This record gives sequence, structure tokens and C-alpha cells, in this order.
Amino acid sequence: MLEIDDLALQLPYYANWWRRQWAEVLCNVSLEVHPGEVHAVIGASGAGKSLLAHALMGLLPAPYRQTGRLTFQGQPLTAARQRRLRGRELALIPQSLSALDPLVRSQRQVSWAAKRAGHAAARVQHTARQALAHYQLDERAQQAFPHQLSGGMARRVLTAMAHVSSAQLIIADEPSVGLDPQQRDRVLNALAALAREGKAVLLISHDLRHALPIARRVTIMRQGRCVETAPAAAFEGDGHTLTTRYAQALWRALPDNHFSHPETQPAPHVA
Ligand SMILES: Nc1ncnc2c1ncn2[C@@H]1O[C@H](COP(=O)(O)OP(=O)(O)OP(=O)(O)O)[C@@H](O)[C@H]1O
Ligand code: NI
Repeated sequence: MLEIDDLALQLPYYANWWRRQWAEVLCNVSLEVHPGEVHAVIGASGAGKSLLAHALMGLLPAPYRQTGRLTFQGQPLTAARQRRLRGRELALIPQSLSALDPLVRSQRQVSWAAKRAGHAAARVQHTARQALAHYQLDERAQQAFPHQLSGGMARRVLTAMAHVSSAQLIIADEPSVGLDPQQRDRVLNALAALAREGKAVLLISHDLRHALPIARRVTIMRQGRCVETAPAAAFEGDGHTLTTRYAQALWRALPDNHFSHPETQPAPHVA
């Protein structure tokens, strides 16, 4: 459904006020997301995950330099096509809560999303209410403005907006940050359900542990590059089938994995 082939991205910075230079923020990024799967992109803060999401949606602020090929449903994903498909075939659950319009109540924001996705005008409000209720946002939250919502509630409004779109590809940028475990599971399960319906889900997260239960494949990013793409099943045991030390280290560092690191091992107890 989505193929990213050797994507590179440069953004400007000013070494001096008069001289613009370009910093390479993504390089050599290649991965594929297939229908029916959740593909996780995992990386530390600053790895370039959100930039990748914005490049895929065509939401990068100009100026920028981009090379490589993006293909969606067998055709090149050009800027014009991104504009046309955004909010319809392509949906983003953005990391930043400021994506919500501060002057618009939750229910109306989701209604707009439903309208853009092509729902019949007479149905959009009903669709919005249902989607918000699905994410446990009650009538009061539905009538609230963004500043009256908690971070977790605002994130669920954004998720509901993606939910009502008829998108074939859903890019979820840290959709579960700031949610309590129950809400987090609900959002992750909703993404897994979308994949089961045959949609392609790109799940961006810094948390391998929470992505693994629903992901079929995992791409690890570091400093703007893809380090490794592996099946989720490779993250088991000591992770010996992972091909890079970085992916292994990331896996072994998870608190539940109880790997001892020689340098951090407690000194043997002397009786
Ligand atoms: N508009 C911009 N101009 C210049 N550099 C940027 C811009 N946006 C991001 N960067 C840089 O690109 C790198 C990747 O940023 P990005 O937001 O994609 O990281 P991320 O992986 O999403 O991190 P996080 O987990 O914190 O959200 C960072 O080093 C950041 O400083
Ligand atoms: Ni990010």
C-alpha cells in the first residue's frame, strides 16, 4: 500500500544570519506498509519519526529538500496527490495536540473530519458522536473546547478524527502518549482493529514495548536513518535474530527482559 524508497530530507538552518545551510534530518529511509498490518516505527526522541510522518502526509513547512520515492497504492505519492488524499485516503493522528482548533468544540472538529472524509452531511454529527463515544468521551467532553480537555482526552479526539476518515493508510504519531494504561490499550486496540479491516497502519512510537503486541513488523530509526526492519517476532528471547546491535540493545534494555549489563551488575555480595 505504501512504499518509501530511499527517502532523504534536508531542512534549512542558518550558520550565520546571511547564509542558509541544509541539515540532513532523514537519510536512506526505506520501508513498506502493507494492507492489514500495523508497521511500527520506533526510535528515540529526535530520531526523525514525526518528520517522516509529515513528509508522508505532505505537511512539511517549506522550504525543504526531499529526495527518494514515495508510492501509495501503486502510484507516486506526489505533493498534489497528498493534498487530495489527506483526510480521506491518508489520515494522520498527529503527535502535537495543537493540531486541534482551539476555538472549536470536540464534536464539531470530528464532524468536520467526517465531512471531509465524504460522509453524508445529514450523518456527520451522528458519526462524530459515535466515534467520540467509542473513545469514551462523554457529552461534556464532546462539547468542550480543546483547552478544557486533558492531554489524554485531546489525543482521543484526534484519534476519533482519524477513525471517521475512510483512510486506507493511518499514520499514528505517538497516539498513546499521556494516556493511562487502559486508554492506551483502547487506542492501540483500535489501531489493530483498523489493520484487521484491511487498512495499513504506521504506528510511530518511542516505546517498543507497547507497539510490539499489535505490530507485525518493526522499523527501528536512529538519527534520521532506518537501522533495521524486523518482524515483531524477532523481538523475543535474547533477540539474537535481530541483525543490528542497536535493535538488540533497544530490546534488551526493556525493563521486563532482565538482561544484565556487565557494567551495571551489582558487586557480588560479600558475606
Ligand atoms: N522544522 C524543523 N527544522 C529543523 N530541524 C527540525 C525541524 N523539525 C525537526 N527538526 C529536527 O529533526 C530531528 C527529528 O525531529 P522529529 O520531530 O522528527 O523527531 P521525533 O523522532 O519525532 O522525536 P519525538 O519522539 O521527540 O517526537 C530533530 O533533531 C529535530 O531537532
Ligand atoms: Ni515526534
